[in-house]
Amino acid sequence: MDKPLISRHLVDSDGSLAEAPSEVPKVGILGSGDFARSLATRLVGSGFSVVVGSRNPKRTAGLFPSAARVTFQEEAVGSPEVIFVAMFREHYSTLCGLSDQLAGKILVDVSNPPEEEHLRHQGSNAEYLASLFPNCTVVKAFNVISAWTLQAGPRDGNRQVPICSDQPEAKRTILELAQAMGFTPVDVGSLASAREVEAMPLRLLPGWKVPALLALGLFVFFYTYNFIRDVLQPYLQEGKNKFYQLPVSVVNTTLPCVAYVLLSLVYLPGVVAAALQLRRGTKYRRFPDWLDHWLQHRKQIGLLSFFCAALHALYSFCLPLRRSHRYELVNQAVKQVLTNKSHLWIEEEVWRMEIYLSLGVLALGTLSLLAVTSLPSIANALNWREFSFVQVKSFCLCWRASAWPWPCLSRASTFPPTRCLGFPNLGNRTAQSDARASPSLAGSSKSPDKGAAWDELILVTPGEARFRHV
Ligand SMILES: NC(=O)C1=CN([C@@H]2O[C@H](COP(=O)(O)OP(=O)(O)OC[C@H]3O[C@@H](n4cnc5c(N)ncnc54)[C@H](OP(=O)(O)O)[C@@H]3O)[C@@H](O)[C@H]2O)C=CC1
Ligand SMILES: [Cu+2]
Repeated sequence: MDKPLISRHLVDSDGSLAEAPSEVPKVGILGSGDFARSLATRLVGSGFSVVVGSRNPKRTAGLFPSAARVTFQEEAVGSPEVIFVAMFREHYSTLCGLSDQLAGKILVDVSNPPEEEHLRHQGSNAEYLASLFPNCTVVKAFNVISAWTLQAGPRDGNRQVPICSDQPEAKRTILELAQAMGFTPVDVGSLASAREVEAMPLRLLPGWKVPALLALGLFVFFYTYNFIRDVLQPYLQEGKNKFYQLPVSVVNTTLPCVAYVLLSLVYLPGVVAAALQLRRGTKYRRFPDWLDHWLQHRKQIGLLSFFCAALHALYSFCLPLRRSHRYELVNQAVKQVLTNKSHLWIEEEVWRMEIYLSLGVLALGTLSLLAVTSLPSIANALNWREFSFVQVKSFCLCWRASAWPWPCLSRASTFPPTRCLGFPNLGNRTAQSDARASPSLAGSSKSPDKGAAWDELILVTPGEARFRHV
């Protein structure tokens, strides 16, 4: 471990590979499964010498790239300083016979526990491995990378590799190795973090669960409400059969209700936070947890609101395609002929629909702008002034377009939420999460940072924003 495993020129892959390495760095792999094979392929491709330790090298050798040497476990662990343990936790103890040969080496734990195992065990797999081999240094790494990504190269998948270990020197070696393989290593601290790192691949869209459930709950609620009002009530009171409206019309009436309520749930926590700050007389105190979580979910809630609005637009386009709509048109025409009317034109209705459609398109357009600029890759490309300009200005435009008092295309509803939509600021950083990340930034609205822009925006209620720019 005295000399660095990876020579400098491999790490600084700027094309200056003229200087040949004096010695090709050697890496060992225990196990010959899917992960081991992909890892060997990647390591060989990155200029490492690979030796694989298998219980049955004859059977598995043909599956590895020819540049990798496949041999018995005892032989494989002899010379490399870094050894990947590409096996499952339950087989770690079968390696105990190799303790003496492994002493002083770096063991890289790449394992991912299945969910039930992760819940069952108190500690992490990496800590378990460290307890079995007290004379080795264990580093947790690469578990978030799939065998497929390893083989295909980091271009097509996730690049970040969280790495943790109690030994800084060993950790640095693996950080350099990950970088040499084309990944972006992230130092996540000591081996105590391994449990968290092992939980990462188990997560499924963590920030979206509550907002998605919320949207679903709202959808069910408004769908039931619209069904009772538009379908059930006419059936019970007048015997009219309108059940054909269930798949399109009722859904289309429901979507803007959901979008509108979600939209207000994006604004509401900002207003509550502002009120709380005013009441406390300071912005240097933590918000309660529920409010902080709510503030942090604004982006997801906003994007779901945008999704509902976009679906509403699509459904609205489909309304005239329905067979029921064609029958209605024909029936109306026949009625007109029978009553001897030749020209039907209600000026007010015509104007109402023209303006409604135009504003609907405008609102959806500005809404899309907000949604797009809230995406991290695009938000990062904007400076602070551009970010707040787009977010505040398009929000105001959108709000004005959406709050125009024309009823929705789905006309049937008089419930306020069925008016067309506006959209909020979608930034997802909060004063508090900024304060956590960097205490010096806490509450500062002078700092040229998008978080600070958010600080200001928290205090802009929809009403304020509307009047300021009217
Ligand atoms: N596959 C993937 O995409 C990913 C896998 N991982 C992790 O990598 C590790 C290996 O996964 P993977 O390669 O998919 O699994 P496999 O089942 O394909 O391979 C496991 C390997 O363990 C070796 N082994 C050693 N001792 C035993 C034993 N007593 N019983 C059975 N096998 C033994 C075997 O090699 P041999 O017979 O040659 O000794 C076998 O090939 C796991 O911990 C997994 O969580 C992490 C991220 C992604
Ligand atoms: Cu509408």
